[in-house]
Amino acid sequence: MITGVRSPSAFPELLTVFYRFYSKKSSSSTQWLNRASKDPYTKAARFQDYKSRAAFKLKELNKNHNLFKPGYTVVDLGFAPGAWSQVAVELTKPHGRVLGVDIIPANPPKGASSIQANILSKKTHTIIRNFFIETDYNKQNDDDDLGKPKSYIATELQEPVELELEENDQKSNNNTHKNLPVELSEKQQFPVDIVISDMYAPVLPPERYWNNTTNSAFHRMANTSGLVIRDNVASINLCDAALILAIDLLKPNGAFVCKFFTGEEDKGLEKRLRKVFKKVIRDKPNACRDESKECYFVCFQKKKTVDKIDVFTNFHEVKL
Ligand SMILES: C[S@@+](CC[C@H](N)C(=O)[O-])C[C@H]1O[C@@H](n2cnc3c(N)ncnc32)[C@H](O)[C@@H]1O
Repeated sequence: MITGVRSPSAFPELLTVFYRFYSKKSSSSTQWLNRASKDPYTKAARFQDYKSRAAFKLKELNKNHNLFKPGYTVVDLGFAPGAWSQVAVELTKPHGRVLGVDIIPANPPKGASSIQANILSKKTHTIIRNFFIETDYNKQNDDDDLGKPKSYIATELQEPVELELEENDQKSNNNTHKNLPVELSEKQQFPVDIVISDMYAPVLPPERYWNNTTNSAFHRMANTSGLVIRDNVASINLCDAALILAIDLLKPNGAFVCKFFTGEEDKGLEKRLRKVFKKVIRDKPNACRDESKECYFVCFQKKKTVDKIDVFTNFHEVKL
């Protein structure tokens, strides 16, 4: 006898179970599904094989501000699921280099490398710098491995070490690779042409939905809280961490893009950005949802000398 096949009479029963399950879903998730199914950017992303509709935000920012050039080195912070990295790979061909960093596990898209790590940890900044030194070193030494995208998992992922501002921390890199040079050339110190950040603070799902698999980690975690103050402060903290990385790794004249959620704290961030870049513009691409508080700072022409301590003098100006 064949088991596992249900008699036809069982189907109405199954339909009832499905109906009950879906009718119990919160109206907000049903609204989200309805909205996503009608959204032209979601449809276009599916059609053009982008990992998400976010691809169109970066494409629009690039169209408005001419950010990318072939051969550029890009750091994409909060890259998962990978739409921005896909666009960055396209726009920096040939010879471009794209490194995605995210706190959640995700495979980098074709042509990009990735590191799973928390950008709020100083160790992550060192790992990112070492990634570039190492790949440059391999290039000089004709290592066959070069050019092949890689994925790393930072081991201290769960322990963010506070980003401290040391005057000379560019020199204290703690390079661990035995073959790497101790003294860095200027090109090695500032290897990046553009840092892009689409990060927002992940909110853990309620405990009953938690599971430890790596499947769909992005969909489990990437949500804003909906609380304006929390989202604004959390996003500004992430932008500041991205800005510290940009100060440390961006070439003079390099560019920086970061997502933030509008609110009280973004004026302070804008002031800090103006200390680092000659030109700072706010932009909200059409692909952002009208009702969303998300917005982007697009910054150009990193100044040649930047005093990090001065930039962050009012770092802790968060008022709650
Ligand atoms: C809106 S998603 C990015 C979407 C991406 N730009 C794309 O095109 O697919 C925001 C990402 O930021 C990541 N993120 C949030 N906080 C982070 C942190 N402290 N360090 C690294 N990544 C972080 C989240 O895990 C999430 O994947």
